[in-house]
Order: sequence, then C-alpha cells, then structure tokens
Amino acid sequence: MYATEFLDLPPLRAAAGTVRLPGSKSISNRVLLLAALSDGATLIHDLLDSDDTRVMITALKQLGCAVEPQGEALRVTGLGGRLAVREAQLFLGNAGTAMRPLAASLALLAGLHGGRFELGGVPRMHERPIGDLVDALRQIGCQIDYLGNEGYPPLRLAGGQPRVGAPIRVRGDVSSQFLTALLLALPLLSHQGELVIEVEGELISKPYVEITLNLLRRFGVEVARDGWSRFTIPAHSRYRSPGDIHVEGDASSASYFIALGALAADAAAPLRIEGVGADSIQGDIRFVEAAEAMGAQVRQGPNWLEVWRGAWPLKALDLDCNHIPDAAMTLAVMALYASGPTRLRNIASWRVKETDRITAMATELRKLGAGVSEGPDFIEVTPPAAWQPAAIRTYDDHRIAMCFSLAAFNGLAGARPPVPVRILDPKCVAKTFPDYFETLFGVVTTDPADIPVITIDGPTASGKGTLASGVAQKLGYHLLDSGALYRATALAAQRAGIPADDEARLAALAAALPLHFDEQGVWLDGENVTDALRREEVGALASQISAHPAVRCALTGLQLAFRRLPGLVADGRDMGTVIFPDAPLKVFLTASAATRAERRHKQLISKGFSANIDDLLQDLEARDARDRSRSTAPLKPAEDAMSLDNSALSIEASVQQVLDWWQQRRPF
Ligand SMILES: Nc1ncnc2c1ncn2[C@@H]1O[C@H](COP(=O)(O)OP(=O)(O)OP(=O)(O)O)[C@@H](O)[C@H]1O
Ligand SMILES: Nc1ccn([C@H]2C[C@H](O)[C@@H](COP(=O)(O)O)O2)c(=O)n1
Repeated sequence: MYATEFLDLPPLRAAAGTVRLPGSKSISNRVLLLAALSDGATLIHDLLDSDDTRVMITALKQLGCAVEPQGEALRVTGLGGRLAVREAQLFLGNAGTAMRPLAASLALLAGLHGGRFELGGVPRMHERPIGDLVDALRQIGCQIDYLGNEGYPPLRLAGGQPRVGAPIRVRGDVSSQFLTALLLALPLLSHQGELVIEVEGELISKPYVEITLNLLRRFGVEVARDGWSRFTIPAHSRYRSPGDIHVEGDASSASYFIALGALAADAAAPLRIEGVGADSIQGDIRFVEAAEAMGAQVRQGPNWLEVWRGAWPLKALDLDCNHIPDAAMTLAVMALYASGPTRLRNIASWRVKETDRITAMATELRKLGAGVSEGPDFIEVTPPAAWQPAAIRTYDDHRIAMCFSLAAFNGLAGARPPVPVRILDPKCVAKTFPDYFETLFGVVTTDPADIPVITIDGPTASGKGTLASGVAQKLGYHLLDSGALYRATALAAQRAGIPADDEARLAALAAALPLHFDEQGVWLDGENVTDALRREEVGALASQISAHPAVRCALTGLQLAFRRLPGLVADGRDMGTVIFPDAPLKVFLTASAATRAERRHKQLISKGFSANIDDLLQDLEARDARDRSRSTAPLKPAEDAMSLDNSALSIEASVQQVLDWWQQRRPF
C-alpha cells in the first residue's frame, strides 16, 4: 500500500494483462455478521482484507465471537443469536456496512438478553445519518440513545423490550443500508412471530438489498418480498451456517478495471478481470452495461470479464445511476474521455457517503479542466478542452482515489503534452482495495521516458543510499542501489576466483548474475548477501572491476529495468551522466572525506565489522580517485545536477532538500 502523502501518476498509455479482484466489501461484511449470528462455524473464503472488514472483525471479537484464520480462509464460530459479552464500546471507523447492521443487531440483542453497547467511528461517520434506522428500531421497542447529534452516531444501545407487532416502517430513499440492517437483524426476533417491514419512499440501491436477501437465504432465512416495498421474515427463522462460503470479487472495484479496458486495452490483448462475471450477485456488475453504452467491448464468463476499447472517443451518456451508485463514480471519470457531456442522474445518495461525493467529484474534475455542473442528485461532466495537471484531493474516500487514477490516460484524449496526475493521501484505498495502485501498475504501461527518475550520484559514504531510500519512501518510488550490482559482481568474482583484470570473464559473470532484491535485502544465488556486500574489501574490488567498460555494459540493462511505475530513485556514480541522462532531477551528493570516513566507521562498527578510521579515510580517498579517473563513466556531476554537501546536514534535512527540489519541478 502507498502510505505516502501523495502518489504521482505519470501519463499512462496502455493496459493489458490479468487483474484478480479483492473480495466484495458488501458481501464480506454481511457474511461476517451472518456467520457471527449463526449457529455453528462458518469457513469464509476470499474475504476482503481491508479497513472496513477489519473494523467488523475487531467488533465481532470484542463481542466474544471466535474469529480465526484457517489456512487462507477465516473461521467464524457463531454466537447462535445470543450475547457472549454484555457490554462493549465498538469503534467502526467509517464503515457504514458495519455501523448500520451492528447497530440493529445489537439493539435487538441488548433488549432481548440485557446488554449495553456504544457504537462510534471516525468524525465523518458521525456525520452520516442513521436516524431512519433508529426510528425503525424504536418502533419495536429498542432503546437507542444518541451520544452526539440527534440522528447520527455515536449511539448507545441498552435495555428496551423489543416486541413483534405492527409492520416496521423504514425510509428507503436515503440509504438502502437501513433496510439491509433491519433484514439482517430482525430474524433474531422472529421466535416471537412473523415480522413485516414496509419501505417508505422509493427504495434506492435495490441491488444491495438483493445481495442481502441472497445471503440471508444462504444462511437459512428466506425472506418473502412484495415488490420493493414490503418484506416478510417468517416466524421462527433461524440463522444456520452454510459451512463454507466464498466471497466473490468486488464488482464496484471491477469498475476501475472495466473502465481501464475501455480506455486503453486492445482487442488483441484485452484486460482480463477475475473474480466477478455474469453470475455475480452484486448490483454493480451492471456497470458493465454502462461501460458498454460508452463504447467498451466486453466478453464475460461466470466469474470473469475481458474488456477492450471499442468506440473512441467514448460515447457520451445520460444515465439514471440509481442501480449502480458506487460504480457510477467511475463513469464520471470516463466522461473525461467522451465525445460530449455525460449526465449521471439519480445519485442523491452520493451526498451521504464517505464524503459528499457529488461536490467532491465536481471539484476535482474541474481541476483537470473539465466543465462540471451539479445539482442535488446529478452531475454533468464535459470533457476538458485543455487538460491541466492536477493534485486530486481524495477526502478519505477510497473510490475518489481509485477512479481518478484513470485520469492519467489523458494523453489518449489528446492532451499535449500528457499531464501527470497527483493522488493525495493514496492510502485511503485501504478501505476496500489496499493494493489498488500496485494492481494498477501491474497492468498498465507507459513510455519509459515518462517514468520519472531522480538520480543521486556522489563519492563513497557520502550518504547516497540513505538519501535515495528516504526520498523513494516519501514518493512511493522504486529504489536502485547501483553500487550493489557492482559489489555483487565483485563478491561473485571473489568467490569464483576471477582476477580483477579479467574483463571478459567479469563481464560474463555480471551479465548472468543470479541477483534478486526484496524487502530483506540483496540475494545472490539464493543467499542473502546484504551484509557481505558492505564489507570494505568488496567495495574496493567493486571500484576496481567497475572500471572495465564491458562490465559496465553488462550491468546496464539490469539498471534500466528498475525504471518502473510509478517512478525511481537511483544512486551510484553515473546514474545522472550515463544510465538515466534524461532524469528530471539529478543530485550530486558530497561530504568532506573526514566526515565520510567517520560515518563509514560508525556504520561498519554497528554492523559488527572491525574498522580503523585512518585506514578507512585512506581507502575511501583511493576509491574516490579511482572512480573519478576511470575513462568510462567516471564519477562526476552531470552538467544539470544540483549539488548537495551534507557534511553538516541531517539525513532528514537532506531528504527534505531533495523533495523541495523535486516539488519545484512538478507541475502541481
Ligand atoms: N546526512 C547524514 N548525516 C549523518 N550520517 C549520515 C548522513 N547521510 C548518511 N549518513 C550515514 O552515513 C553512512 C553511509 O551512508 P550510505 O551508506 O547511505 O552512503 P553511500 O554514499 O550510499 O555509500 P556507498 O557509496 O559506499 O554505498 C550510513 O551509516 C548513514 O546512516
Ligand atoms: N553507478 C555505479 C555504482 C557503483 N560503482 C562502483 C564504484 C564504487 O566504488 C563501487 C561500489 O559502489 P558503492 O556501493 O560504494 O556505491 O561500485 C560504479 O562504478 N557505478
């Protein structure tokens, strides 16, 4: 996950490959609750692992429910409609799919068995209405108090005497989650008799209610439905675990990749999406129809889709989006690529989601140059006449972050030059799709020249690696420690007994190095050599063998391959002069020889190597002289490099200086 302040997406061009979707959030949280309320244990497969499911799991554990991993699945041992814990304070983040159903279920259980529960979340959760659900629960005798503002969480559920009686009325035109919460909770009261729910107003987001009914059936409760206005829960309904249950991929998350296929995949190599398809029980699967109406070509199987570009530009749309409220946000960004204005109607529910999504989408689309008009329940988007680079605010709303990533394809819509897009607070995608951006980068391509590189060159022990790693971490970029490649070649040569002057054998060795990098360090032929590479004699030998042009040539391709989305920070001696001469920011890092010897001394001692500071100073000066004087790719600043002497600068200040230079070069 990108836990950076922002993530810059360079202009993107094409998409191909296969995406495996994470589990559906709506199904995951419903299944977790149903499993917890059931008799027996349920083994849940393919559950979504995200912020919203984590708050649900934590709450269920607090309530005394056993939730344990079993292999790749999660085993939930149900409480059988009883209370194992009678008092708890539950923090439910910003998860509406946890807050509403838990509020309803615990209000009933607190009344039936005696209990006291407080439910709250993040500040935005306390701005999301819940009054209609509370009113419905009060009709049957639940005792619910508002602990903050009337009509909003946090809530206290304590006491009361729930009784089956007249039909329970609930509004259906603000959020379908109120009805879903009642449908999930009321079977707990059905030992008293049949329960009827009557929906007031036109029910919105019906497909989500269909998911609820479908899952109730899987857990043994058959609800009778009369149109969309009357629902009957039979007397003596009882939740029974189905044993095993599989969560299908998230159809709302599929929308970004369906759109991606429509924008940037070719018929010869469509984008394949696995986890949802024609058999999906999720309403957002109908996003496929909307995408097709805009020109996407789609082929589908029971649980997969293949998508590629049909019409171009996309066809403008005028659509009632009540049936796909979440996925419709993706249409608003696809509209940037359409032949005219696209109007999305009947989306009033956007205003009470993670943020006021109509206002947020309008504000951010305008930043890119689009013309946008909005009303209480619609948005109309006219494609930009001139695209502008934009830093997209995401309002702690995962869907805004994900759908705006599609704006990075503006080059395909004729933006000249194509503009980069900055996504602020990218980690908000953790709500439903923690590795969304990694997944995106796995299936998109761009011109390597568009992938930004920051180079940091300089003499040994100047702090290049430390600085490069700090900058890469802040930007979410990949890291290339090119010295490690030369050091690994030196170590391998030492072990193979290849003399330092045998250029041909050294080059052959470098060309076939079984080298691998991961979070644990550098691996040579399956052995972690991270510490071995830091030995001084290995560095000195690396300096000698790196003077051979054939060795440098053998390692060039490997270094270039590090230039991957979303960007790269590369440190070494010739990063800015030879390997990445087009890098938009080049830094030449120096520090006095005495300072560097002192740092290296400390570094080696801390790793358990013995070292003498005077010897280190001598070696380091000899190494600098050799690296500077060699004929091929000598150590020297690129003509356009920024000089940084960090002798008296802390690591943090050095990182900040480079980030400041980087920001000055960015168009945001
Ligand atoms: N600004 C700084 N202030 C103090 N210590 C620093 C600073 N920058 C780096 N160091 C320390 O100096 C030591 C050497 O840093 P680092 O390994 O990053 O240098 P390098 O230039 O990459 O070395 P080499 O070229 O040998 O790979 C490390 O222990 C690091 O923590
Ligand atoms: N781009 C590079 C990186 C490194 N080298 C050589 C010269 C160095 O003395 C040696 C070890 O590098 P270090 O890990 O100390 O950065 O490798 C090079 O020639 N070009």
